Amino acid sequence: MTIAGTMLKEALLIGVVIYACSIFGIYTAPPGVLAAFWPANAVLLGLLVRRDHPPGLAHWLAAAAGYMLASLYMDHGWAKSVMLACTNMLGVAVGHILLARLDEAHQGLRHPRSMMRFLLVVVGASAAAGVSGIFVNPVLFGGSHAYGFAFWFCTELVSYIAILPVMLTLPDARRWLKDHRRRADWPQWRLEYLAPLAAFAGSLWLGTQLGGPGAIAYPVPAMLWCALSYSLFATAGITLLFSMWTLLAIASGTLVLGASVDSPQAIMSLRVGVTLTALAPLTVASVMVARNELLERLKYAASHDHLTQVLNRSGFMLRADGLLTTPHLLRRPVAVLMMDIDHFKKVNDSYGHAAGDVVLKEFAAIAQGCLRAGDLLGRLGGEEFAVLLPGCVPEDARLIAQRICDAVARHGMPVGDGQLLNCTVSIGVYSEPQVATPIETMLSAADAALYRAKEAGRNRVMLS
Ligand SMILES: Nc1nc2c(ncn2[C@@H]2O[C@H](COP(=O)(O)OP(=O)(O)OP(=O)(O)O)[C@@H](O)[C@H]2O)c(=O)[nH]1
Repeated sequence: MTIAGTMLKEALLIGVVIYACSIFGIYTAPPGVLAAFWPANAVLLGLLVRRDHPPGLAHWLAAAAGYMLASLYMDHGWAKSVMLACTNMLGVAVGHILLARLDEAHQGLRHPRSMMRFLLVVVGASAAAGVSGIFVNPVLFGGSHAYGFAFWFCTELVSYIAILPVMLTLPDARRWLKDHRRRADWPQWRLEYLAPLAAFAGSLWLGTQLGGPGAIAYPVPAMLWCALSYSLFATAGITLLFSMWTLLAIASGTLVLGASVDSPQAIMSLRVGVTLTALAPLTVASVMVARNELLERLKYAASHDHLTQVLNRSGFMLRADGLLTTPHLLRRPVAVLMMDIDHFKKVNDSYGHAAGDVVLKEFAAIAQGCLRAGDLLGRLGGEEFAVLLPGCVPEDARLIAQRICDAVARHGMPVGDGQLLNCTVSIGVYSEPQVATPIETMLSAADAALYRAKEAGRNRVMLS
């Protein structure tokens, strides 16, 4: 599809979504007053920020059309519809300017301080809508300027805090499916993973049974547990559920606070208070994401060779040990290869250490290209590499080793100044009909075969 076609499709989608959200908001409003829950602006801001490129005029026009059509459909008249649409768009535009200034990690709420920045953004966006409310409220609803600001500000703040985190952390569907299809632990999903969610539901129910002003905060510990256990997106969904449920349960009398919440000030204070409560679990979830990403990076750095990006010695040994004790591999054949680039010292001496590094990287890439997805390749040190071939019969192991040997000999290694150097590799192979020996012993046997390959003139495969 052309760029213009994609833009048009996106703009159309935005228009339809904003129309639907506006109709929903209008239907939840008591007659003659402004909607108390208005999801359209938070949804629009989320949609615009999640795009890869800044929104164009078509996106803004489509959103404006969505607001206008919904308002006209509800018989608001042209003047009122234009004023309301302008107020909505102003808040979203300010929110977009502020949110676009944050880096990607903060936009995705994946940094310990993200929620603080998020709060500043939504306060800014809500204040912009509030300023518009100062002018619009007396004209449309006959209320005061101050009430216009306060009402618009609070309504916007509540919906931004409740909805926007869900929009910002919504996983990319294609990437999510790819990750979860690959995940080895997917079938081991257990019932106890539901415990934090059950505690959350239980605490909501307990609140309805015990009542009183403190009942609002009963779900906080369960939400913190959810934040420590689930993804950021799931936590955002749970906090949205909490805000919606609490406000609806109070309005319908299911949750009895025991204090009168009937003045406009008290209602606004309650709505803002409930939504602000959700910031604590969201902050914990953001800290968890940052911590988990850091742990992943550290784990990768500790188990991989920084030059070739294949496993380092300890990473290889650990993964090999794990593989060799996997129940379904226990009765299957296994093979290991020990590989050593021939006369590598000469490469360093003749072309320099940097050229030697390039040869190591190229070699690792060639070897990796000759292996299957389940095989392990590691750099044990210097110019010495090892491969573990689970489920591989001796003849196949020899063929794979020969394939690597031939591929290396064929490949011209770029060693600078446009020069291509033909390197060779010697490989020792050790195989077992079924897993019986520890990885260290298998590597020693393959190493002995490698030594014989070097002795026999290099650039060859030798079986142990
Ligand atoms: N460029 C570069 N060289 C390295 C690295 N690690 C080890 N070396 C070099 O690798 C060379 C290994 O040389 P030797 O063990 O003597 O073996 P060789 O020259 O390959 O000879 P044979 O193995 O007998 O064919 C040494 O010169 C090390 O300095 C590295 O990370 N980068």
